[in-house]
Amino acid sequence: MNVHIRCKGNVAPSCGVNSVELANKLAEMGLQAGGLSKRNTMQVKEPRRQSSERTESTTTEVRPDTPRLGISDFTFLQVLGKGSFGKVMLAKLNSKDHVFAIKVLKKDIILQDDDVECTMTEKRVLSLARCHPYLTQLYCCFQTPVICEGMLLLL
Ligand SMILES: Nc1ncnc2c1ncn2[C@@H]1O[C@H](COP(=O)(O)OP(=O)(O)OP(=O)(O)O)[C@@H](O)[C@H]1O
Repeated sequence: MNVHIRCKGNVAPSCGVNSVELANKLAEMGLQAGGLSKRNTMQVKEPRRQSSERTESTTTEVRPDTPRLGISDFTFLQVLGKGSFGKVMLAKLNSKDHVFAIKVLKKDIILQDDDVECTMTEKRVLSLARCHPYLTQLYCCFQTPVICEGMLLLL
């Protein structure tokens, strides 16, 4: 279960899921809780590290022609919404006419709330969610040394 530390006390341990029913359904599908059968295994590429001091970015789909993106590659246009750790901003990629939603997470707030693991889990889930009908696609992540971590999401 992936919830903010401070919300844990308000959420049922199973998150409302009937674990017996879930185990039965998984068994019907040839799956086991905690693991996926071979036919459903997804391959996750390890993010590449960048030596740049300015920003560090990781793209979910690593292609040789994929440019490294950082905060200076975008023009921030407006706030789309606010979450527990920061804002989601509408931003335009300067080199193209594409706009994205960028989730800007404040590192100090994440550390203060002890939510690093929860944040990294959200990132991993979204990077696996390419073409999922109900989840936004994560294109890339980057961070600045001090200010923020940005998650580039499909708008
Ligand atoms: N891809 C997106 N496109 C447009 N607006 C978005 C997008 N992602 C988030 N938003 C807006 O930003 C708000 C905050 O999103 P965010 O993911 O930070 O927080 P949350 O999921 O609501 O809560 P939490 O911070 O607890 O995860 C959302 O409620 C929504 O209004």
